[in-house]
Amino acid sequence: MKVVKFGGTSLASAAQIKKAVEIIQADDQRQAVVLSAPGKRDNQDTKITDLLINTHKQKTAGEEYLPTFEKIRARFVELSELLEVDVNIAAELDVIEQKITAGTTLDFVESRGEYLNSLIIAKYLGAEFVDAANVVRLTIDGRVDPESYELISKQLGNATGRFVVPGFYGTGPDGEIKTFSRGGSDITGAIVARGVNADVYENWTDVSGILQADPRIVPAAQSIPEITYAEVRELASCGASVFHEEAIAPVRDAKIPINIKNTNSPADCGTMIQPTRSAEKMPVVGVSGKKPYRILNAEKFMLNRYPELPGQIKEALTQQDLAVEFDMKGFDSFALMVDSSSNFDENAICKYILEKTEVDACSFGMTVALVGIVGAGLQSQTGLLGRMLSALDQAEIGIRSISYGGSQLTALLAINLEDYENTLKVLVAQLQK
Ligand SMILES: Nc1ncnc2c1ncn2[C@@H]1O[C@H](COP(=O)(O)OP(=O)(O)O)[C@@H](O)[C@H]1O
Ligand SMILES: N[C@@H](CC(=O)OP(=O)(O)O)C(=O)O
Repeated sequence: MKVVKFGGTSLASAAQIKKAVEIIQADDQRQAVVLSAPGKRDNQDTKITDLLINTHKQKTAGEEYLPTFEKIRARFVELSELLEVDVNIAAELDVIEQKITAGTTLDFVESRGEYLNSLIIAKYLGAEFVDAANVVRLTIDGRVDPESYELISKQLGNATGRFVVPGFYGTGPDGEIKTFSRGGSDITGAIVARGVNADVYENWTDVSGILQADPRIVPAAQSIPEITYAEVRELASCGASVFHEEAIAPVRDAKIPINIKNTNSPADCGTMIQPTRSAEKMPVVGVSGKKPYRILNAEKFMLNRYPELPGQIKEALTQQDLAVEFDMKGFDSFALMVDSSSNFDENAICKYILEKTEVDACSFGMTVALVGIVGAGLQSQTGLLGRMLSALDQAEIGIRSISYGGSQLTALLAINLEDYENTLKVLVAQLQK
């Protein structure tokens, strides 16, 4: 059996849905179908999931929320009409509206895009609709509960017909609807693939695989033909958003390959994600990045006598809702990269750290972007990283710090914020040489 997951980009309009359905019907093995909510039809458009989140936000803030809900209603009514399916979508939408008015949870509201889209498309396909609430379980902190694999295996492992499971949500420990983090339909696809022990997990999107870099920043980036689970994890955690970083674990353990494919160009091979690959021909697979980060410098005389100190500071930052990406240790000082995508009062944070930990001094330095160069051959091929760094040097891009991390698969660079895009372009040009 093959599991196929279609993302919101592939299901944004009736025309896109028809393309997805054609792909599903072209192969009888494409039996398990996992679907996202309709995404953006063009750059000006809003994803259904974002409209649902806004509706809930407006309702909670005591603002007018029905006009936003009407936009959602209009899109689903139009979809069901254009696809000519016999689903009482108006009644489904009325129930959701009543629940929103009664003050239901954000998780319930934001999950309804996947639910409604799957109801409509299952009908269009003539497939069974399987509510994710019955087969997908999440832990209290929104992660995969392995019980899901058994539920899916029991209920769907021997299915003979085609079935559709909405992505992104399941049931939490309290029996209520709970969602994964954004982009979480990739995780549902992986759980279903693991549960039915799929031959392959096909993940259909709007690009022909994982590219060497984000194509919105580096239009020249090419598709990566083969990549390992570990390399995808590294690329995703450094910022590549094409495949959710938590969607690897369920399939990796069962060694199920993932094929990232393009709904708009189905004949392209896309990217095959698998347990191993030969790194000789392509030592580095790609680059990805995140921004902005502030460098937090902390000092402690004889730091090696206080091994618990970096952990204590990370804990203090977490208490203040700040995420730490990575750290670098010196002899009497160390630095942490702190996510600064939302504003914070740096003096108050430093004061808090000085109170809660034993550091001698603490201050915030410059704002940087982090760029990961990822590949299994990065460290084994002599001179490779040196050539990439020297290309950056020639482009007058200064490197603020560099670290290999623990995995040996990634070199993580901190660079000036304004050099971010150029850095990705220069590195991809090097990969293509
Ligand atoms: N390294 C990368 N390779 C491919 N796509 C990437 C990469 N980094 C970012 N992207 C972006 O990810 C988008 C696909 O992800 P997403 O919008 O979540 O798709 P879907 O709705 O199909 O799940 C692409 O259109 C592309 O702009
Ligand atoms: N619709 C949800 C879940 C998801 O996975 O969507 P997509 O497959 O379009 O990234 C979101 O927008 O986060």
